[in-house]
Amino acid sequence: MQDNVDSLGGVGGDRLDGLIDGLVQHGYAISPGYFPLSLVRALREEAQHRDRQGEFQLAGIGRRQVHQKDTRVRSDRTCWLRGETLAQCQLLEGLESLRVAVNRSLFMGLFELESHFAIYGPGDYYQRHLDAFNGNNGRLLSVVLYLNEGWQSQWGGRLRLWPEPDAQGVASEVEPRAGTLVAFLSEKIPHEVLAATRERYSIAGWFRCNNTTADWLDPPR
Ligand SMILES: O=C(O)CCC(=O)C(=O)O
Ligand SMILES: [Fe+2]
Repeated sequence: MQDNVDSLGGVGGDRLDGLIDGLVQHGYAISPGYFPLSLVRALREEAQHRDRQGEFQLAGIGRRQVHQKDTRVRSDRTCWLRGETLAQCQLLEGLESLRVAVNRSLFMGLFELESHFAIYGPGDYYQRHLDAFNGNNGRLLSVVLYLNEGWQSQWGGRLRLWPEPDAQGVASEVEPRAGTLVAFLSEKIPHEVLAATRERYSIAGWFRCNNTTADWLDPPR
């Protein structure tokens, strides 16, 4: 299996343009080296530290619904980002630039970001799913940043992407290598996390629209 087969992102100042082109053409974009290794390393160390402190929880499915802990669908564990550390702030700043650029180019109306660290232990997976359907949770654009230095292909753990909701044929597979950022349309691109033989660290985030109205407050997590 090829690694990051259709890598759509560029480097340096072209990163954002490459990402936006990918979203327009395919509904997803894969950008290796999007964030510098020093930042990625700090984020992974933070995740490991928080995990040792017991801050991770078995991931739930669905937002503000009955919080199912259904290991048949996913078996990773997660910890929400709240901008508490310098590394988180630097990441959130980078993602804010992405939000502004995407809104400017694509008029997506991305309003706010919710994001968490995720750890998939050996054998953990997340079955094929969409991050949003019928606007159920306001998620418009999903982003995933991988934190795994020295990742080897044979360890598995790839993210598999399909081109549209009912598609049978896989569009792309991405190895979870440190610094790679994947972005995709939350309602359009089904995806799956394949099991790995090593611990797999990532940060997943979702840009949401503004769902707050006069009679319904809808804050981020
Ligand atoms: O870690 C990944 O590659 C994707 C995670 C994911 O699909 C999710 O958390 O919704
Ligand atoms: Fe997902």
